[in-house]
Amino acid sequence: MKIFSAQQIYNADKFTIEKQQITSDVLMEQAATKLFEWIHARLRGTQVNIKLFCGIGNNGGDGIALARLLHEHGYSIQVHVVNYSEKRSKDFLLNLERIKENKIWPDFINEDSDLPEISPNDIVVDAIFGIGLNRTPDKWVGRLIQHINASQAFVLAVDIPSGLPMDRSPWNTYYVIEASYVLSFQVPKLVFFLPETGVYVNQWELLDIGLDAEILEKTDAAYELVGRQEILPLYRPRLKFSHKGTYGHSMIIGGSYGKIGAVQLASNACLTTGSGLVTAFVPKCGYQSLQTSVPEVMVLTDEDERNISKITLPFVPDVIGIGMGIGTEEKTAKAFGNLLKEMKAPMVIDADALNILAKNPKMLKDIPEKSILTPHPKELERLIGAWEDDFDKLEKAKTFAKEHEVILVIKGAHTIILYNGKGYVNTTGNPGMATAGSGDVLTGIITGLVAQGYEPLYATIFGVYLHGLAGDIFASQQGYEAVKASEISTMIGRGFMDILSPPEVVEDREKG
Ligand SMILES: NC(=O)C1=CN([C@@H]2O[C@H](COP(=O)(O)OP(=O)(O)OC[C@H]3O[C@@H](n4cnc5c(N)ncnc54)[C@H](OP(=O)(O)O)[C@@H]3O)[C@@H](O)[C@H]2O)[C@@H](O)CC1
Ligand SMILES: Nc1ncnc2c1ncn2[C@@H]1O[C@H](COP(=O)(O)OP(=O)(O)O)[C@@H](O)[C@H]1O
Ligand SMILES: [K+]
Repeated sequence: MKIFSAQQIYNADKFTIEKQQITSDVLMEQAATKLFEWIHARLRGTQVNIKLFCGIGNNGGDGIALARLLHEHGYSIQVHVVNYSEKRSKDFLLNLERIKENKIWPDFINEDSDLPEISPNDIVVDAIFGIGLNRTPDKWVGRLIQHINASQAFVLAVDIPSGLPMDRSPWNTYYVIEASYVLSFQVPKLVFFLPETGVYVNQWELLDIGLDAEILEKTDAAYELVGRQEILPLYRPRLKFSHKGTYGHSMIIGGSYGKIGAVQLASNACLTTGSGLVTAFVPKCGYQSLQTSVPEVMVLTDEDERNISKITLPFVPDVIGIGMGIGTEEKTAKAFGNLLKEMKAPMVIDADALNILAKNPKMLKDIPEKSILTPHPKELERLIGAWEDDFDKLEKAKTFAKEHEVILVIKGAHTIILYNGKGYVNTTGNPGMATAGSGDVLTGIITGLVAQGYEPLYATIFGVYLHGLAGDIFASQQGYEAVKASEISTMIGRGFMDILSPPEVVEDREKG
């Protein structure tokens, strides 16, 4: 599903109005009706105080129109207009007139007003700012936002939590609504998925307000949200008359004394993802444990006992996954550098292999085109340098990926894949996966998909989704704390089955 910028949303809005020959307030009424239906379906007339805080723009207009619909259906409401500017929007004013006609008298909050009391049992509707926020809220508006956050009431944000800008991190982190639930119009917003801004969005859901399908279709978005719908078409079925050679020979290179488990995790995940053959290349000290723990894996060893020092390949693998537990010894860096020069096919590069690249930037030019780099935030920083905020990070990372013609995977709660100027935002995974070795499993999964013939970008998008899904399935059975990297691998098969199962039995991923 496409993630639009604010400008693209305004364009879609305008296009819809022109094509469908409607006025803008009709769109606002559609939005308010969807908000009302969502609330009404859950409250079913329950008498609870609903306090609507409405700005003076179109987000405020949505809130005012919602207030009218709630009032018409017998709900107990109070409307507070947050009077932060003289420049009231046309549709805000229209809806303000309409509620007055319905004998609803809003309370106007100005700079010097006392703030209204909010009980923890109230429902707060946050319609102060929408996607039009373009500067820091005034101090007194910030105080109101803090007052709402401190109330412990359920806060339902309209479109986006007020105080969150669409294209940067907030100016003041205290001046942002901490939403219990966000009902967002038509398209997901990138800020919902970034670590600095996603924290204001507890749960979110999209409401279809009827923006025209044609404009949604023809707009090129810089980011795409990846759910099951995007994943299913990428799946490559296993063929009846196939054999192990059909599904590729993967090589997993890594490990050092005390860190052979990382190779075990990656190799095992690679096999479980369906790679036809897997050979691991480790220092001598890893031979026995690897042969015992994963019998399906073939093992080659370095001449060095404790570290990788010279990588000699007796055959040309279809794909190499490298870096887990490998360390950054000089001899290892040299061996990796030589391998980069030798290999033409894309590689999956992880962990210390990324740290070696960061220390030896000259090696970057030797990375085979369309290789997949899987840094966690610290490794990313070593590669691309420090960033100012999440948006700056994405821009720097995009530039890096383009310059070196690689697929860059920024791992996190919502892993983002960057390639050729475009971003793919993953929707699976959970905090249980913040545990040692889960990245090694991801490397194994992606390597296994490339081995089977998935095009590198698709292998990455599919692999990141499958990895998170496997973690979600395990966590749903055993809880977050019990997730271990090896347990994620045990659920890879269930993950495939979930992707392939009919849509009605899988979770709706247009919510988060
Ligand atoms: N297509 C859709 O999805 C539809 C969207 N709809 C709704 O419209 C919402 C967007 O509405 P919006 O453009 O009127 O902007 P909104 O966020 O209400 O802000 C109001 C104005 O405040 C100003 N301003 C900015 N920052 C400020 C600050 N710190 N302190 C003070 N003032 C500040 C700034 O104006 P400026 O002063 O810069 O000229 C801004 O324009 C959207 O989120 C959704 O809820 C639906 O109605 C129907 C279809
Ligand atoms: N809070 C979280 N929510 C979802 N996924 C997470 C979370 N924390 C970590 N992960 C996932 O777990 C993996 C961790 O990788 P990494 O940090 O490289 O671990 P390791 O180096 O221990 O193998 C990544 O795929 C990341 O996306
Ligand atoms: K809002």
